[in-house]
Amino acid sequence: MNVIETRNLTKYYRDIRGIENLNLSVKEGEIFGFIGPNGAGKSTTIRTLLNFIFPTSGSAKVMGLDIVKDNKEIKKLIGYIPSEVHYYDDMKVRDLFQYSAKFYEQKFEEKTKRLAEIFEVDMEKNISDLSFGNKKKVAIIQALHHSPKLLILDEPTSGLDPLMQNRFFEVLKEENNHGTTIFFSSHVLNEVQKLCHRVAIIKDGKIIEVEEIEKLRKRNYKKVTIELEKSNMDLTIKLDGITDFSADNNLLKFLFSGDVKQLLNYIYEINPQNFWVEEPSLEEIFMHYYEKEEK
Ligand SMILES: Nc1ncnc2c1ncn2[C@@H]1O[C@H](COP(=O)(O)OP(=O)(O)OP(=O)(O)O)[C@@H](O)[C@H]1O
Repeated sequence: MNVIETRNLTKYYRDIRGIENLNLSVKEGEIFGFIGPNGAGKSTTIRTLLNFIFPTSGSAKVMGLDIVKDNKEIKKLIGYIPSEVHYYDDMKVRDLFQYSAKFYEQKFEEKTKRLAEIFEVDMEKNISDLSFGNKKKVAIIQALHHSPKLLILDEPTSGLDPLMQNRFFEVLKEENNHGTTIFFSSHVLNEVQKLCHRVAIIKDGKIIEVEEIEKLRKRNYKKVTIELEKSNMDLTIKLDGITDFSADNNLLKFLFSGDVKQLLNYIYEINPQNFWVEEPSLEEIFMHYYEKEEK
């Protein structure tokens, strides 16, 4: 079953493009990364799914329910972390959790307490006294405390220090092991690759790629660095399968996805002082996609 399914979902803010003909399917039980640069349309997608804004055209279902007609029911079934957290400041953290508990039928005091311990949130503090990161942690606890079937997370790690990011990922893995589907937006691919099963790449309001993380990793790109004896900027490269070429003094760098025998011949011919062939990070492959798309 698809937990999220969008059909040509489109949102224009007057004449400004938010998202355009977005088709996205997130399967039950998966951790799905939604990646793209600033302004690509990630928050627009999420805010449309949650019915904070209305689609211009197209439609979408969350857990089989229509995002516009059935939005009240959907909100009870999901947990959501906004990219920017705003609270009424004049309230203790404990009171906020008690207030939000009223929206649900089940009790979850134990889980709230456990999450507050994991994230080191002092429930006796006033929200106005919390730092940005600590407010974010309060939002994380609010999204998780009722053990929702689906988590929709909009840049959830911004503001968290590395230790808390790790704890957060551990908690997400645990939730996922208990069957929770997770939809997770970020502009940092390296971050989601640790966690996600599949990833969609969004750019200029359109999905340009949906791929399993493992497959993306195995796309067979090599990151090649060649050190020449002296700078040779006139060097022309007669080799198929090269992208992202750069020459800096005596260092040549490129991504390579062609025939490795030709690569070896080429390296031999240019008589290098040294060379390195490495696995690129997903971040590097991802940048390559973007450049390819821009041409
Ligand atoms: N309220 C709004 N009014 C007008 N234009 C908007 C509004 N919100 C978003 N946009 C525009 O829609 C496009 C998509 O923005 P969106 O916030 O969805 O991107 P994003 O991928 O979440 O970016 P970021 O990583 O910066 O949060 C951008 O061009 C943005 O300027």
